[in-house]
Amino acid sequence: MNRVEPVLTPSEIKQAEVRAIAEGISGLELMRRAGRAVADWAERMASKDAHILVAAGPGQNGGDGFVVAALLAQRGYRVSLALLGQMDRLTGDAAEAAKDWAGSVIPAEEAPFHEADVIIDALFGTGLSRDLEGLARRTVERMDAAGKPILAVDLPSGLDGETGQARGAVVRASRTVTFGARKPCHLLMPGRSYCGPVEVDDIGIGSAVLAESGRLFANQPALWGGVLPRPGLDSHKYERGHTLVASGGAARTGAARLAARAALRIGSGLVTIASPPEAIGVNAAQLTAVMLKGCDGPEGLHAILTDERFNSLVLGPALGVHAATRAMVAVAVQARRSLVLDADALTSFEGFGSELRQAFRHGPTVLTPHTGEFSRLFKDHPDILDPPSKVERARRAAAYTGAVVVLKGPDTVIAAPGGRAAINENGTPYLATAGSGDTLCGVIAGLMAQGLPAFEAACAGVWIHAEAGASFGPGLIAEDLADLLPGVLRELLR
Ligand SMILES: NC(=O)C1=CN([C@@H]2O[C@H](COP(=O)(O)OP(=O)(O)OC[C@H]3O[C@@H](n4cnc5c(N)ncnc54)[C@H](O)[C@@H]3O)[C@@H](O)[C@H]2O)[C@@H](O)CC1
Ligand SMILES: Nc1ncnc2c1ncn2[C@@H]1O[C@H](COP(=O)(O)OP(=O)(O)O)[C@@H](O)[C@H]1O
Ligand SMILES: [K+]
Repeated sequence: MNRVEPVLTPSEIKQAEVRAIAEGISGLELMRRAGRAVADWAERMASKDAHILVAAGPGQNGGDGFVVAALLAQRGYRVSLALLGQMDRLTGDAAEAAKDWAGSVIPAEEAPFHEADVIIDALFGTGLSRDLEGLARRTVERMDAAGKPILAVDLPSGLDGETGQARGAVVRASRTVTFGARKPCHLLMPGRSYCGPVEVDDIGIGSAVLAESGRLFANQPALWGGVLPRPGLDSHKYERGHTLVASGGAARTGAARLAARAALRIGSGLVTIASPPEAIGVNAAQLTAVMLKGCDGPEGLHAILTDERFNSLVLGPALGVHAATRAMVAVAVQARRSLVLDADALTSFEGFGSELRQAFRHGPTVLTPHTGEFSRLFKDHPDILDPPSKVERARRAAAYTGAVVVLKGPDTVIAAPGGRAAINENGTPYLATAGSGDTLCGVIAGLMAQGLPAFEAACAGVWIHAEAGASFGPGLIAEDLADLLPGVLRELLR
């Protein structure tokens, strides 16, 4: 994909529809287009003699279901339709669309899910507003338990469109057809795991979608590929930046070397490890292109940073959880270099949450917590930890600290203090391996060393790191990652 892909929340997509309607298309026409898109996909899932069962809900998602049922019947399929709710309670475009359906309407409690070859799930879409209970919940559970291929209309019923969380029960779809743009639930976990492949049909609201977008994106090369560093013919190494990575003590040096090697591979012109005196021997024995400098705590770091050429720093991996680590962070912040803080540099601030308020607003800073580090860091901030949406949690943390926040996991969210955010989806569970996060720090810092702004560096770094991991797959260890970066870069820079 070479266009930036906006991701719209349920309320944003509603606004986009309103905008499209104001521009001249009727709501009913949008629903008919949505239904047609789903019917086209259903045809790819069903043989000509298939029995297709449409489960329609009480709102406009159900309206789409009526359109699908009528179209598939017209196209010669054996179609039945079960309705959760009453025909005479349907409203708006759904009430109109239901008139297209001439067949009988089965009450949801009698829906013959086991007899269907393909099920169209049109129970609930973006309008799900509370946990499923009673008949609604039982219907979702029965549909799911039937073990038939399910094509979800807009999103699998029971998923919260904004958060990707299941609300009581949720359908596991074989495929999902959504309209205008993907919603957060299609990318965030666990939602993504319920959707199957997600198809986006424009239904004629593309320009309205773009007008409503601007805050949340799928993390793809289109978002940052244009600013990826490309050395010029006459570039010299100092123009490509100098990354400094702080090492832990003699028994904890590996994390820094992983980050350093990744920074070098991603293109930082020079990379130096700042090592405690007692660990210099261990580090020296294992470094070649990466350089080494002695660094005794915060004072040592301060002294090194008098050399302005160190323009990007990694602090945290295996640095130790203590006051000296906090002091090193303070030195780095004062020095106003690009900064990536991870692991121990984050955990050292546990319980010092208020110190972090806008602490990083002066320079480009990226925080890369996994869920555990995030919870520890903001343990006294329910306003940051409590929102059910991972995007919102990351955004609030970014606004609070003034840093770009990379909230890691299978659905890593990158958020900037101003609210811009992206969700990553090209990873692999094989990245869940010791040292993988250290490598990510190095990639991001190495990109910032080459001049990328913090948000773009974080987004690009997360994607490239994930792509490298996915390209290797089973058996991946963190040592592999840096050497997989050139292959990913080569493709990106082609
Ligand atoms: N013209 C339109 O209105 C269009 C609507 N579209 C479809 O409309 C959907 C959104 O429609 P709605 O906003 O009506 O929302 P939904 O149809 O997703 O759900 C709302 C309905 O479900 C009920 N409900 C919500 N939570 C419930 C719960 N926990 N238990 C039981 N009932 C519950 C509500 O009372 C309401 O009747 C989209 O997902 C999309 O599929 C698309 O076809 C595009 C055009
Ligand atoms: N199931 C998963 N799918 C995709 N990526 C994952 C998964 N689990 C972890 N990752 C990624 O692996 C990396 C792990 O980082 P982290 O937890 O800091 O590991 P470590 O501290 O061992 O270096 C992060 O980039 C994270 O997004
Ligand atoms: K649905």
